[in-house]
Amino acid sequence: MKVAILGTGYVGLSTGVSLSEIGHHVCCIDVDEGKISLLQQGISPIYEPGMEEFLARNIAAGKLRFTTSHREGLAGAEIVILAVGTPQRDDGSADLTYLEEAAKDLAAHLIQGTIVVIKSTVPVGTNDEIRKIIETNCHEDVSVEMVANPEFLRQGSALKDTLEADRIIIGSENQQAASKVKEMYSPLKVPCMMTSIRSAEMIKYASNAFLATKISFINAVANLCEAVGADVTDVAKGMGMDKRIGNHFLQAGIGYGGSCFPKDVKALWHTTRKHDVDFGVLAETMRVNDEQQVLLVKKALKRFDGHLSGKKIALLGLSFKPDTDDMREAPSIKISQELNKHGAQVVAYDPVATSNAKRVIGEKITYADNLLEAITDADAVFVVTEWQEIKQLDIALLGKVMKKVIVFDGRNCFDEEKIHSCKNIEYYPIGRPAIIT
Ligand SMILES: NC(=O)c1ccc[n+]([C@@H]2O[C@H](COP(=O)([O-])OP(=O)(O)OC[C@H]3O[C@@H](n4cnc5c(N)ncnc54)[C@H](O)[C@@H]3O)[C@@H](O)[C@H]2O)c1
Ligand SMILES: O=c1ccn([C@@H]2O[C@H](COP(=O)(O)OP(=O)(O)O[C@H]3O[C@H](CO)[C@@H](O)[C@H](O)[C@H]3O)[C@@H](O)[C@H]2O)c(=O)[nH]1
Repeated sequence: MKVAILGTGYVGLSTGVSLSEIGHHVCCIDVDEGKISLLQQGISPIYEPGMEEFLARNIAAGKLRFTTSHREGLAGAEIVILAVGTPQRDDGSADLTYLEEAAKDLAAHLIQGTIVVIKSTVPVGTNDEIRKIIETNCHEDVSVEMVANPEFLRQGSALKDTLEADRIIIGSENQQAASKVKEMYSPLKVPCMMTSIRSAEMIKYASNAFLATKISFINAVANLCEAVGADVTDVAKGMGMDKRIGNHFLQAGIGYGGSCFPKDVKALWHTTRKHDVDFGVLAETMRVNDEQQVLLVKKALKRFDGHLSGKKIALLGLSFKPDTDDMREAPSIKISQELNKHGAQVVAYDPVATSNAKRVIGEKITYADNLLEAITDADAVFVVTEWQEIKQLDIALLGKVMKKVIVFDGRNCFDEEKIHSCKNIEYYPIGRPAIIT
């Protein structure tokens, strides 16, 4: 099939690569000339393990192309996928400006029979609104068939998640259009669920909000574990052994971040307000998360008797999770701000996100070139992102380069047995008893 994709962010790019990998002819279109120029050379503008090998293979096979020209990219496409960003407005609602622009861009080139698929995360009712925009702007002989097809990939494992998805949701009121989209995905051998457009739009928000709530729930349990002397990792393991609960997304830490959970929970909350539906659980999910993001600072303030002024704090990890350079809503942003407020001297290290972090956090903190530089002479270490390199940090090394080894582990990523075997360590994990040797 000939497929065109508008947007080459995580979703557009992963979808484009995956669809070409299974034999379709894909053209990805973006308004960002810099991104397209890199992609045409096989260079991925995002950090995603494995992406460049997939790009090289499919570009060389002539199945994957990139362009800034909507006319060129849309020519002959049987299916057009919209995968542009839907960021958050100040009031928490989803900003659909990019999607509306993309709809106008494609309307001018639409021919009869083309199926328009919205893969971006959009509030219920958006497919109907976009259909109207396209119909207003396309040739009068052309009718539009919409399919809502939300995406569930995670950054850092985007390609695996698209190629080996748990499910594909296909929402349409038009049987033929839905079947064609199902056929496009058929080589993946992933279960497809056919539903209405509105239910498909809702499935995406409900899924993200549920996962975010699961994280806030376990974080609240973690805080209670600290108060009563239980260990949240054992509690989560014991809970997860019940198949009805499941063992995923029960890792306590410093809250969820990223380009999706924070904005999508807020957007769903906004929808509940708009329709006057009581959904207090969402408000609590967001409140717990806000508190959790500054938990390490609170713990450090307690340990240093309320004084962090002049203390050197090593922030290990800056991206919102490992295997991505994405800094959107990363807990490191709030942690840096709080530490700055208390006069601490922050030195941060991240294996790949430093240049993005400089743009987001700025020069209020210092950026180390390597782990050793960050921890040397530090008064305390904050583990913020559980990169492999950080998880493998030799605890004994800390004793050699730090004034006194004080670690606040926001991701519970160090082996407690090893910590017990070292002398003069103060180790403060999340939801587990502190270890002081
Ligand atoms: N990032 C994720 O992990 C993820 C996962 C599932 C769903 N989503 C959702 O998918 C959507 C896209 O997310 P993303 O992270 O890939 O976005 P992104 O912001 O990283 O990328 C969007 C791209 O669209 C391009 N664009 C904007 N207007 C355009 C136009 N008129 N024509 C062509 N290109 C245009 C931008 O230049 C940009 O490169 C969002 O709705 C998001 O919520 C994201
Ligand atoms: O047990 C857990 C699991 C995750 N997190 C945090 O939650 C955030 C999000 O993690 P993850 O879900 O792995 O990353 P995303 O790439 O943001 O993916 C989410 O958001 C995407 C965009 O909508 C969806 O497509 C995915 O299904 C959904 O998992 C990160 O800050 C993680 O550190 C935890 O604190 N504890």
